[in-house]
Amino acid sequence: MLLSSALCAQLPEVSSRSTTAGPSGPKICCLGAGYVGGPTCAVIAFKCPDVQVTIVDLNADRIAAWNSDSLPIFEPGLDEIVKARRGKNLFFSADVDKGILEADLIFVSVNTPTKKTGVGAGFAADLAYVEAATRRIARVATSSKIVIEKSTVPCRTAESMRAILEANSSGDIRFDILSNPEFLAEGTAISDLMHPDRVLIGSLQTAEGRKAQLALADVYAGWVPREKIITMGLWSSELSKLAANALLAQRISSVNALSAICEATGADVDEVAYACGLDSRIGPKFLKASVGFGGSCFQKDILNLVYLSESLHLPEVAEYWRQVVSLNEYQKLRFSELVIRRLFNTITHKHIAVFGFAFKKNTGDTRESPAITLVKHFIQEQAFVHIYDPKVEQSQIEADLTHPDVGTLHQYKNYVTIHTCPYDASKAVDAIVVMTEWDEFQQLDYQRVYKNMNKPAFIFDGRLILDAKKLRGIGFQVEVIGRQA
Ligand SMILES: NC(=O)C1=CN([C@@H]2O[C@H](COP(=O)(O)OP(=O)(O)OC[C@H]3O[C@@H](n4cnc5c(N)ncnc54)[C@H](O)[C@@H]3O)[C@@H](O)[C@H]2O)C=CC1
Ligand SMILES: O=C(O)[C@H]1O[C@H](OP(=O)(O)OP(=O)(O)OC[C@H]2O[C@@H](n3ccc(=O)[nH]c3=O)[C@H](O)[C@@H]2O)[C@H](O)[C@@H](O)[C@@H]1O
Repeated sequence: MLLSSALCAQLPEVSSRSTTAGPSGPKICCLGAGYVGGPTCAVIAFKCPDVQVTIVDLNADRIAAWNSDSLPIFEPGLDEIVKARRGKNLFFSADVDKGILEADLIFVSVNTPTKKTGVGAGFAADLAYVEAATRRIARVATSSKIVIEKSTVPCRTAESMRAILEANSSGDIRFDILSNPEFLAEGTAISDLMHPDRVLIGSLQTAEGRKAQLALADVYAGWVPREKIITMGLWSSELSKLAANALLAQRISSVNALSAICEATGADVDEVAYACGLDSRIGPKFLKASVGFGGSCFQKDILNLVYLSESLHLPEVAEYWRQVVSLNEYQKLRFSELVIRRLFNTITHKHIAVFGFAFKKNTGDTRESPAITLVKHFIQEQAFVHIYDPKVEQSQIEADLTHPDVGTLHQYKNYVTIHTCPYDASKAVDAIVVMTEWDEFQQLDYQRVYKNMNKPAFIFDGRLILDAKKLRGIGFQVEVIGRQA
């Protein structure tokens, strides 16, 4: 994948600032080499050649992939950034303790999934990884550290981290805790990190807290204008992250709710979103109706907010946010029922091509992808499903569809075929269902696709990316979210 011209323009400039003498600025360690820790710290290393950045992880295979030619995550522009700085001031290591020992600033960027069992199961964030990482810092550190909460966490998590660190610190070692939530979106992570709308740094409002805040702000100031680096209290910073994701997801559920009204009335959801988005108070972004939002965070973070509201005895508030997730489930179900209804009320033993398995374009990530839910429904109806996605590995699709919540290996083998070409995937199928808005789906030769499909040939556009008029001209039966057939 090539860097966009805007990103490319920055490569020589930064490289020329690098010195052969080695970094002389602060040392950073990041616990967690995932979708956030990897790109975020790679960009810090890229933009601040004086800072030594070491990204560590308990998962040695993931670290090996970061050190190889084939990075463990796909993100436009990431390859070039990593390859420009790796071995110079950017290091990936499975030696977590060494990373902690050497660092001045430590990012905690570990996973915070929804709890599966115990108190708060299904809603609360599982903070076991954050706590384990914090305890490890406390155990290993022999000098003072600034510990930065990068993971998305419930409000007041920093207080627990501080309690653990302080209880385990000795002598003159001190730990300062900062909250520095990440707002990058997958697929655009590098450009989001290069040009953030804002960088948020929360701290205790003490002299030491402000000093730590400034030390981190100085790192970001390597490329982010100072006026975009916002400082505030710890709890506001933690809550702002959950709030931002909840507000974004709420917009999608709102437009998806409108899409159902559009289908019933003859209005067109794209036109309605366009008209509303022109109001400067509403704005045009994040108003694209879809088959439902996916990704590892929206649902998890809203459920986290629901749990927080319930814990605070605010049931009406909890119910308000819960509705955003319920509507999303409804939208996914509505779409899969539409497919069944239009295919003459049965898809048993019919062949259906699923175009796209990632939760959005330009990523290979499938976490909470609506495609998983849809394929699960199709398998339950005993349809034969042919999946094509340009970036998701076959092993990932298999893992997602054989997860105990979704299906068995037996069902997977009987009903699912993975293809490496969209034309093969759509050969002799009754319907195509577009689940991810990959650009290439707009450029396919649909005459060729149509010729090879069973007739009548259906296309269900869950992303509103195809030219429905043109497809109808070819002979397809076309169904689009938020529009009447
Ligand atoms: N994925 C995204 O786009 C965004 C995620 N976030 C938040 O960032 C956090 C991390 O998310 P992802 O990077 O997507 O997760 P991830 O699952 O891709 O990566 C987390 C990594 O942390 C490692 N890890 C766990 N415990 C560790 C420990 N004690 N020491 C060292 N490594 C450890 C795991 O092995 C894993 O590789 C989550 O809280 C998430 O909500 C925030 C903004 C965007
Ligand atoms: O905390 C996080 O993990 C991140 O969550 C989202 O980022 P991400 O999930 O990577 O991707 P988005 O672009 O937000 O898309 C999320 C889902 O909503 C869907 N979506 C998005 C926008 C839209 O208008 N309509 C719509 O259906 C996407 O297709 C996708 O399934 C937020 O946009 C980031 O700011 C945040 O940092």
